[in-house]
Amino acid sequence: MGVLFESFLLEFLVVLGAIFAWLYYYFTSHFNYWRDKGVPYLKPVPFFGNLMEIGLHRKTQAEGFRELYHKLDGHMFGGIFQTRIPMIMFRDPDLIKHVLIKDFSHFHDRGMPHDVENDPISANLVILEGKPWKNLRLTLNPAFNSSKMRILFHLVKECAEDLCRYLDTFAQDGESVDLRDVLARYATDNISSCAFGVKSNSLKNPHSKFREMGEKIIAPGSWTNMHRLFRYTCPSLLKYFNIKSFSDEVTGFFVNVVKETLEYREKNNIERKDFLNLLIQLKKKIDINENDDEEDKNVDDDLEKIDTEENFSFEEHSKTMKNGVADTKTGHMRENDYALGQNDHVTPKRKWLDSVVFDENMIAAQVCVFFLGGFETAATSMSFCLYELSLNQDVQRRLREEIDHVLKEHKGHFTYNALEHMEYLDHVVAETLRMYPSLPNLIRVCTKPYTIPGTNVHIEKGTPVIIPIYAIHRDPLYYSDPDRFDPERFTDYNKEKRPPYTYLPFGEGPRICIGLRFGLMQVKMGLAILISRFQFDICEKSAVPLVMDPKKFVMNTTGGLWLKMTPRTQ
Ligand code: HEM
Repeated sequence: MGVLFESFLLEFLVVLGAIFAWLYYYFTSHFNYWRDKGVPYLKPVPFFGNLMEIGLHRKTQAEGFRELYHKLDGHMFGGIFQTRIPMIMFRDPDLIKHVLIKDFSHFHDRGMPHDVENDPISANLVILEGKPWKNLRLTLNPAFNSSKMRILFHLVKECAEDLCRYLDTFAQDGESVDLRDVLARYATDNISSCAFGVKSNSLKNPHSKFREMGEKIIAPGSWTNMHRLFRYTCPSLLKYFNIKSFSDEVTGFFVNVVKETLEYREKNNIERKDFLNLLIQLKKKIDINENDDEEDKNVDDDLEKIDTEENFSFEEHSKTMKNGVADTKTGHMRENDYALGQNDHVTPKRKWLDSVVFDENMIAAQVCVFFLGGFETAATSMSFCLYELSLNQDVQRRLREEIDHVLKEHKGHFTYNALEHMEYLDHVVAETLRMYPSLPNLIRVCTKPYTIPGTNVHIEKGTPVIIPIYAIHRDPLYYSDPDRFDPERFTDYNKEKRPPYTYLPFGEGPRICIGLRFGLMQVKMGLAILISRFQFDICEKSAVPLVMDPKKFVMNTTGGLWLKMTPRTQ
C-alpha cells in the first residue's frame, strides 16, 4: 500500500512538474520578442508580463500604464507584455497620429475576439472589424450627427430636469450625496430613453432593471471581466468555452427590451424620435443620412473611401495629410484628416444596407453598446467634474456666472444653442476629461505588417497596440502641473500651443467615439442645470484625494463620490 502510494505521489509530482514547466514555457516563450527586434522594452515577469500590478488590482489601468509610460521616457515607442503577448506602446504624438489616422489602414481594429454567430450581441461597433465595422459605422454615423442631436436634446433635457427635482430635497436639507450613484442613475435614464425608447425610472427606483443590468455589466468579477481575462491570456479559449461578451441574462434582457419595444411601436404605430427609431428605419432599409446637412455627409464620404482590405496601398490612394485634431464640439476632423481614395467611387453603404439583415439581434447589439458606452462614461465624467468644482470654488463661481449670462440671452431656457454658447463650460468639461479620461488607454491591433516611420522596426500583423491617453494627459511635457485642475488650458490660445494628439479623451480618427456629441450633450446639459441651481462643496464623507477603483475598466472611484449640496445663494 505504502509503495503504491509513493509511486502514485511520484507520478503525480512528475505530472504536476510537467504541467508547471509547460505553463512556465507557455507564458515566457515570447519574452525575447522585443529584444530580438531591437525595440526598447520593459522586462516582463512570468505569467503577468508587465501588467502584474494591474492584473492583481494593485493599481488602476490608468496609473499602471502611466508608470510603464514613464519607464519608457525618452523613447517614441516601447515593447511591453500583456501576460505572454507582446504589445507595443506608442508614446510619441506624431506616431500616434500615424496609428490613428495616417496609417489607419494598418490599425483599423481593436483585436477583440468575437463570434457573431453564437454571440449576436458581439456584432457591435466597438468589437466588429474590417469591412463589417466600416459599413456599420457608415450606416450609424448619421444617427449621431448634429441634426439628430438637436432632435434628442429634449429627451436629455427632460432627464436633466428630473435629476434636479430628485436632488432638490437633498439640497434643501444640505445633505451630502453620493453623486457617483445618482449620476449613474441619471445617465441610465438618459441612455435608456434615447437608445431604447424606454423610461427606466432609475432615479426614482435605484433597483430598476436597467440599473441592475448596468451594474452587472460593469461589476468587478462579472462576466465581462472573465471575458477580458481570456482575451488577454488565451483568446482562442473564448470560442472554445463559448464565453460571450455579456452573460445570457444581460443579453436576454436587452434583446427582449428591443423586441418588445419594436412590437409595441409597430402595433400602435408609434414613432418616437430616438436612436431606436433610427435603427428601425435601417431595418426598413431607409438611409437615415437623407435630409442631413452637407457637413455631416462629407464626413461619411471620407469614411467610405478608407480601405480596410488587405493589400490596400494607402500611399497610392492618399491625398496630402495635414495635422488634424478632432473638434470636441462637433466631433469632426478640423482638416482633411482621412486619406481619401481618389479613384475610389464605390459607396458600399447602400449595398451593405440592402444586403445586411438588420434584425432585432442586430438592433439589440447596437443599442446595447450605446448603453454600455453611454451611461458609465457620462456618469463618471460628471461626478469627477463636480468634485473638481467643489475643490475649485472660483471655477464653480465663474461657471455659474457664465451659465446665468447665457441663459439670460436665451430667455431663461436651456436650449441646444444655449449649451453651444457656454464656452467656459466647454473648457471645464474638456479639463475634466483630460484629468479623468473615461478610458485610460486606446487599443488597436496591427492589421497588416507595418514599419514604424523613420525606423526599420517592423510590426507584425496581430500585434496589439496601446496608446496611453491618461499618461499623456498627465505628462508635464504637455501639461504643466498636470494634476492641477485648470480649464484655462482649453482656451484656443493655449490649445494651439500644445502638440496635436496630446488630448484624446474620445480617441481619434475614423474610430473616434461615435457617441462624442451625445456624450458631451448629456454631460453638459446635466452639469449646466445642476450648477445653475445648486452649490457643491467638499464634505466629511468626500475622499480627498479621490481613491480610484483598480477593478473598474472605466475610470471610477471606490466608495462612490460624496459631495455636499445646498441650493445656490447668489
Ligand atoms: C463622456 C462620454 C464618452 C467618452 C469619454 C467616450 C470615450 C470613448 C473612447 C475613448 C472610445 C475609443 C475611441 C478610439 O478607439 O479611438 C470610444 C468609442 C466608442 N464609444 Fe464612446 N465615449 C463616451 C460616450 C459615448 C456614448 C454616449 C456612446 C453611445 C451612445 C458611445 C459609444 C461608443 C462606441 C460605439 C464606440 C466605438 C466606436 C467605433 O469603434 O467605431 N460613447 N468612446
